[in-house]
Order: sequence, then structure tokens, then C-alpha cells
Amino acid sequence: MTSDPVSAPVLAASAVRWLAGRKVIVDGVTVSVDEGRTLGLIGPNGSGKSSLIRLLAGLRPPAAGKVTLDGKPMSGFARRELARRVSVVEQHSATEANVTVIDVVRLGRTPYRSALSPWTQDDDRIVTEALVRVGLNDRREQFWHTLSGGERQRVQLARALAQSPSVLILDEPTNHLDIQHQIDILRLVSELPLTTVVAIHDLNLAARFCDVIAVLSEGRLVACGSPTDILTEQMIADVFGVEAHISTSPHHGRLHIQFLM
Ligand SMILES: Nc1ncnc2c1ncn2[C@@H]1O[C@H](COP(=O)(O)OP(=O)(O)OP(=O)(O)O)[C@@H](O)[C@H]1O
Repeated sequence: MTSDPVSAPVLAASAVRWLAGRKVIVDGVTVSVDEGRTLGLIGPNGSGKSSLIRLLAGLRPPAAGKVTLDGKPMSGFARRELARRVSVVEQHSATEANVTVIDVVRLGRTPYRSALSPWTQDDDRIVTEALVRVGLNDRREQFWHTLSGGERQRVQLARALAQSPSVLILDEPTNHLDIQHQIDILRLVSELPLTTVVAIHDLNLAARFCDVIAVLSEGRLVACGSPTDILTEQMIADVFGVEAHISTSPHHGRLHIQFLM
């Protein structure tokens, strides 16, 4: 008897736990994301989204449980190898003063360079492509400190794309963006052939652009599945404490959540 091979998820956290001092911040969370899919992390402020993101990105080890990339423990990857595979844009990415947009995006190529490998035309092409994708190629010479919050977020995304990752992890990538750029960036991210994890507050955008949604509350995973299975009026009342009406949009066929205030 033959059966289809079962493919392992690209990125998976299994019963991960993380503590700040003695306080449990991430409490036994199991989530995974398959190749090319977009996993959205939602949950109230302080529910542990950023903390889980740092574990999934390999930026810190879990106190218990494990994170795997292509089925291999994250802890087994060398720093440089991990940086070639996984790009992260955190909520407040620090960047030095007196650098230009293109300087920041070029940093994305760091994992591919060494003292013996000069900057190549390929590096230039990849950096330009990333700038074009986020709509900032004409700002490449502008100084970082003169950019708006939303422009900085788009530059950080371009830096992450220039890393040519297979996994992209984004912590609230749209929180400074106007509505057009929110939609543009999430559409771009969801259409890229990358495996993506995105922490996001806007439930309508999560419904529209994520394939799978994981809901966190007080550090625990309370639900995980397709947007239609997960985003229910009951879940929104239980987890966010807000009454909502959910319908299917006649325009794009995805869920439309209205908050009843
Ligand atoms: N290093 C730390 N030391 C102490 N407490 C921490 C630390 N990191 C996170 N926390 C706490 O853990 C909880 C979860 O924080 P986290 O930033 O992961 O939540 P979040 O869901 O991303 O929140 P938000 O939606 O507000 O960005 C918060 O109560 C936060 O204060």
C-alpha cells in the first residue's frame, strides 16, 4: 500500500514555555506553519505574541519544549545559517543614526558575506528588488532618522526580504502604516513564496491575509485553525471582551468583522 508522504511543517513550536523571572509568559504553546503558508498570531496586548515570535525566530531558547526548522531543532543551527533561512522584523528594530535607507537594506545581505567575499551585482539586484517591493526604491539615499514610522517599517521589511529567507517572521508589521500600505504590505507578504509568521492586531486583516490563525491569551494557545473556524463571535467575546458581528464579505469572500460598540 502506498501513501502520500507527510511533509513536516517548515517551522514548528512544540509545547514551548518561556518565563521572565518567575512569571510564565509563554505557556506550553504548540503551533506550526507549512511551507508557503502565512500563520497569523492574534491576542490581546500582553498575551505573549512578541515573546512567542522571539522563540519561533530562534532569538531566544525556550525554557521547555522545542522549536524546529525543517524538522531540525533550532538550537542546532549555526547563527549564520539561521540568518540565511529566517528573517525577523521585530516591533522596534533599532537602527543606528546617520545611515541611509539603502545602508539598512544592505544589512540583509550580511549572512551571505565574509571578509573574502566582496559585494556582488547579485547583492545589488536583491537589495534593489527588496526596495522596489516595499515601494521605497526612490528613497534609497534618504537618511533613516528622517523617515516616518511607516517608512521605517517598510525599510525593515525590505532589509528582511534582502536576507532572501525561506521563513519571514514579522511582529506587527502594519502598526504604523496607513490603510493602503497595510493592505499592500500584507498582500505582498501573503503572496511571497515564503513561510510567514505575523503577529497582527487587526482581525479583519488577519482574516483576509492569513491561512492559519493562532489565538493567544495570557501566554496560552486558546485556538488555532483557519480564519473561518477560529474567528467567531464567541472567541472574540471570550478573548478580547468585545461583542462582534461576523459576516462573509461579498467583495473579497473573506470574513468581515464588525465590532458592536
Ligand atoms: N523581558 C521581560 N521581562 C518581564 N516581563 C516581560 C518580558 N518580556 C515580556 N514580558 C511580559 O510578558 C507579557 C507578554 O508580552 P509580549 O510582548 O509577548 O505580549 P504581546 O502579546 O506581544 O503584547 P502587545 O500586543 O502589547 O505587543 C507582558 O505582560 C510583558 O510585560
